Amino acid sequence: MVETRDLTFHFGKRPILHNLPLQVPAGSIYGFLGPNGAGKSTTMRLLLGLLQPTAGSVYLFGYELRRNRVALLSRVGALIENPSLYDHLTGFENVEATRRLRGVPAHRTAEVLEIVGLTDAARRPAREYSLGMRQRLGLATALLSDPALLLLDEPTNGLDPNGIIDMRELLRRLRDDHGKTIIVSSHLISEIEKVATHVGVIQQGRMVFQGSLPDLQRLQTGRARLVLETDSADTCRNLLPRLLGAAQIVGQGTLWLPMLTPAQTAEVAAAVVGAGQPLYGLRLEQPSLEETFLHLTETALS
Ligand SMILES: Nc1ncnc2c1ncn2[C@@H]1O[C@H](COP(=O)(O)OP(=O)(O)OP(=O)(O)O)[C@@H](O)[C@H]1O
Repeated sequence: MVETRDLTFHFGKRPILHNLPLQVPAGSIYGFLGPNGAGKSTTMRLLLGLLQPTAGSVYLFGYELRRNRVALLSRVGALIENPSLYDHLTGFENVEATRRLRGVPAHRTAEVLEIVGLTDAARRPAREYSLGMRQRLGLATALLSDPALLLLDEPTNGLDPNGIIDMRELLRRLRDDHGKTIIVSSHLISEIEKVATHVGVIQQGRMVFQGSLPDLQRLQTGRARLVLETDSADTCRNLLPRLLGAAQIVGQGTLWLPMLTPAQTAEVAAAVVGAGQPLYGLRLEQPSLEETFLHLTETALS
């Protein structure tokens, strides 16, 4: 649905994006993740033709954006910053104003307000809307022409937990009930992991991970470790160089070992006790998705 080939962008002489290979399958919710300043907004602007690539190209629906700009962008809806609303107008009037400008059929206004869950609030002035409602109103406007693809840049930024949940539910419905493909950026994996089907992680303008959510979870499982608690991690490791030589000391009495088979785990337990050292605990620990994400972005930095 969206593909970029060697997408590169410089602001003046400053390189911002390096050979970005975005692959967004049709029907996916693609979580586009990266810390602040990684280049997410710049990528979104390139996908929308608001910036021109320094090198490389953008393909939407299988066609190159540069050659088919108007036709392709007519099938894309976007929310790339806080929506600019007329505060003195109602929610309905705000959507209606854009609908007329774009020449979209009149029945769409009520439909898009219904989709984003603002039917009941539609007669209230926008100045009374919470930030979450304002975002949803912006999204309603983006949905007017029934685009197949939605680009949402940090739509949950600044929202309270309820607002985040509402937005997540809305994204899920847009995909499941309305068949949209959605690219949604965030700097927090926790806001994305419950809803994304695919994930791309960028760091300093480079893609450091791209794949399905299960791919990311497998990466997380691969980083599972065995945590051994004793009195002196140092002594234990010195006494058992064959078994614990590769272990990482992470505290006075704590060692991390790579994942072992059950038989190897039992061998470690017996050896520690056999060497006269106390064994307070031996447990498997799975790093959180958050930790895996941080690891990805930190690895890319070093
Ligand atoms: N108009 C501009 N002129 C020069 N540099 C810019 C401009 N806009 C953004 N940048 C730089 O480009 C880099 C990427 O910015 P971008 O806004 O794409 O990141 P981001 O991942 O969206 O982060 P954030 O979540 O903070 O918006 C940053 O280093 C930023 O300073």
